[in-house]
Amino acid sequence: MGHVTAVYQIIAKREDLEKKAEGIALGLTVGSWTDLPLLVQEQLKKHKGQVVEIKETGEDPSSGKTIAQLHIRFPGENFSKDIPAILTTTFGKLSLDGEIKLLDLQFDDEIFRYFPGPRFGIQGLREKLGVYDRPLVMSIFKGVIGRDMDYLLAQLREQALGGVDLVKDDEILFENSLTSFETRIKEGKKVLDNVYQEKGHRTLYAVNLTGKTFELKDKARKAKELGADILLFNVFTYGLDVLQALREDDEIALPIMAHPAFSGSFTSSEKYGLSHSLLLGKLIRIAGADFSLFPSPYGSVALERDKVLKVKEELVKESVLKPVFPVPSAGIHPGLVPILIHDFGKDCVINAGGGVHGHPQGAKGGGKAFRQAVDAVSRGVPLNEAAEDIELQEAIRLWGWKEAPSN
Ligand SMILES: CSCCC(=O)C(=O)COP(=O)(O)O
Ligand SMILES: [Mg+2]
Repeated sequence: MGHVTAVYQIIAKREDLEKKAEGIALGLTVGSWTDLPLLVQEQLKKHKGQVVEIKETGEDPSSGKTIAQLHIRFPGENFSKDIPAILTTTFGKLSLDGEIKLLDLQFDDEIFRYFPGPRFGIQGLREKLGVYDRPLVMSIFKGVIGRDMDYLLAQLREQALGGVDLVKDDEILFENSLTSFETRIKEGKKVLDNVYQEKGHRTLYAVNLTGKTFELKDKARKAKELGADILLFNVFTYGLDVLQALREDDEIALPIMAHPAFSGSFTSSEKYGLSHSLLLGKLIRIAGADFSLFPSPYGSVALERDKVLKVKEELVKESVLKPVFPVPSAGIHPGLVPILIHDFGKDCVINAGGGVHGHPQGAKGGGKAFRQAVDAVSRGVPLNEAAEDIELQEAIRLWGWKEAPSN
C-alpha cells in the first residue's frame, strides 16, 4: 500500500517537540494508542503514523522558541490514493493547529503509481512546437477585458508576428459575451494559422478554461473538438484534484498550463500553509500540469530565489513522472532573459505581458526583443552588444538589463 512521509516545520518549546510529533503521528491516524487492549493495538499497528525524524533547524527570533522539522510517515492503508485524501490526512485539521507549515510530502513509488503526472511534459511540448534548443517565449494578452473579438485577434496576431512560441489568456479573462471561450479558440486558430502560412512560425494559444467545476470537463472536451492548443487553468481556485481529473480525461488530452493565482494564500506565510516547492512544484507535477507558472525572483511579484529554485527542482528533477515546464513570471522584460536562463536553463518558458505590450514598437516589437535576447544569450553575446538587434536595444534602453553571474 506504500506510504507518504510528511515534513512539517513547527515552532515550539524544545521540550515539547517529541510530544508534538507523537501527537501528530497518532492524532492523524489511530488516535490514542496505549490505552487500547493489546489485541486492538496489534490490529491497528499498520495504520499508526510513525515519527521518523525530529530535526532542530533554528530559533524563532520573536518567541525564542525552537524551529524544528518533523518527519512523520503515514501508512497508505489509511487513505485512498488521491490528493484530497492525502492532504486531509497529512495536513487537514492539523493546518489549523498553531504555527505549523507543511514543507514537503515524500511519496514512495507505490503511491506514485496512482498519479499520472503531465501528459506531454517538456519534451512533448517541444515536439508540438518543433523547438528543441532554447527556452520558449510566451506572451500574455493584456487589456482585453471589455474589448471585442477584433481587438483581441489583432493583439494575438501582433504577438505571434513578434515570434513568440506561446500566447496565453490572462487568468482574469473569463467567459464573456464579447470574446467567448469557443470564439477565442476558433478565431484565434485562424489567426495563428495565417501567421504560420505567412511566416512559417508556429505559435500555440493557451485558452483560459473557466466556469463551474462540474462544467469544466465538457467545456474542455469542446475545446479539444474545436482545435484548442493548450488549456490555461486557475488550479488553486478549483483544487488540484480538478486539475488531475482534466489531465486524466482521454477525450480532453490537451496540455495544461497551471496558473498560480490564489496560491499565495496557501504559501506566503513563513509559519503557516504549504511550501512553494510543494504546492507549485511537486503537487502540480503529480496532478498533471504541463506548465507551472510562478513568480520569478526578479520581476514585479518577486519570490526569494532559493524558494523559486526549489519549485523548479520539483518540476524537472528525475522522476517516473514527466518534467513540467517551469514558467518564472510577473514583471519580466527582455533585459532579464540572461539571468532567467542562468537560473532555469534552456528548459523553461520566458513569460511576459507588460514586457511585450509595453515595448515602444508594440507587441510585435516586444516579442522580437524577447526572441533576440534569447538568441543573444545562446550565442554568448551580452545583450548590450547585440547592436544589430534593434528591438532588443530599445527594450534595454527602456527597462535596463541584468547580466547573469559568471558561475
Ligand atoms: C505571478 S505569475 C502570473 C503571471 C501572469 O499571469 C501575468 O499576468 C504577468 O503579467 P506581467 O505583465 O507582469 O508580465
Ligand atoms: Mg496574469
